[in-house]
Amino acid sequence: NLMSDDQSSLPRALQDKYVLTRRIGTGVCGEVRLAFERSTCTKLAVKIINKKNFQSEGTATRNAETEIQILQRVDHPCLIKTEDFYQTEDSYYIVLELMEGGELFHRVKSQQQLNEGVAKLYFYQMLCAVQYLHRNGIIHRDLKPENILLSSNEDTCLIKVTDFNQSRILEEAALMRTLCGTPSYLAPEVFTHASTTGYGLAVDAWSLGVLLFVCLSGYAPFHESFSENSVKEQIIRGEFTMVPSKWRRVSNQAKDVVRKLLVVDPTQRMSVDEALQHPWLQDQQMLQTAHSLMYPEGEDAPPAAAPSDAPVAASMEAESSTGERF
Ligand SMILES: NC(=O)c1ccc2nc(-c3ccc(Oc4cccc(O)c4)cc3)[nH]c2c1
Repeated sequence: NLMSDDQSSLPRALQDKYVLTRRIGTGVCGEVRLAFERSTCTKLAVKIINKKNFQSEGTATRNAETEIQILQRVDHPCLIKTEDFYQTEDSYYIVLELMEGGELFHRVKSQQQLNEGVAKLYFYQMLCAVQYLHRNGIIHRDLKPENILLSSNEDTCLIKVTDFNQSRILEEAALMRTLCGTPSYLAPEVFTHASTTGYGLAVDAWSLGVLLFVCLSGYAPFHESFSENSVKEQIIRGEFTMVPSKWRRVSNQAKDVVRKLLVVDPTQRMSVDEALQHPWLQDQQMLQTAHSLMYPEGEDAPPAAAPSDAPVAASMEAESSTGERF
């Protein structure tokens, strides 16, 4: 545990400012611990990313650097915020706000399934967070219940998307477009390296479909016990089952959102922008609640979204060119 030699392996500056205690989350890249800031006694989360524990060291460092770059530059009420950052030669330490409600995964598990109004409130916030990322050319690529955090133990609460360790910045997707052009003049490494990218924004829309399915029904759409096909084959075929007993009380509009996101062909899949326009989400009471959670006291709420997708990215692009937050 931390009281043994681990504590001594922590950067001095980190130890001077924070006390790290128990592990509260684990990810593929490392762990998350509960921490207390010595001066204020406020609770925080510290994510520790080991640079070495990956099959190919280069990947770990590059992913972590991308994650840290993204964490320090995004600014949205439904995206986790960094408070501080340290590194040693073998680990990164990212100090993050503590989301007292824990991970969505445990909330859904403990409640069997969420009631539809709560699932809609959470799903709307996830869509806002991912729309912000997509407008800033970021693909999350690892949206799952463990990476959706809740601000409190109340049903009506703010949610935040976390874990950008698998995220990619869109210029790599532009590389994919390059690969669709005439290859005549492209160097061989463009082809070999490309295999690590091959993602578009639509992958996040699919994952949001799986997340909504799990929130509404309490079970995963693709699971080895549902078919003799492997989970991978079920996904490739878009073969999911809505068990009647679990979906009986779910509205047809909610089911329609799930069905339009869990579409195998990414060009036919509903986008995040389109999902935000879906009838199921045109629920004024939910929107009012969500906006009061996201923008308390109405501070810096964005102007009502113009129906035409205004070139938001351009303006943000300009801002970010000065290295400011997006
Ligand atoms: N993967 C990540 O990038 C990441 C980043 C930040 C994270 N914070 C938690 C987390 C937070 C609170 C939890 O319950 C608690 C724990 C202590 C007190 C409390 O009130 C609630 C459980 C997990 N999990 C995280 C994962």
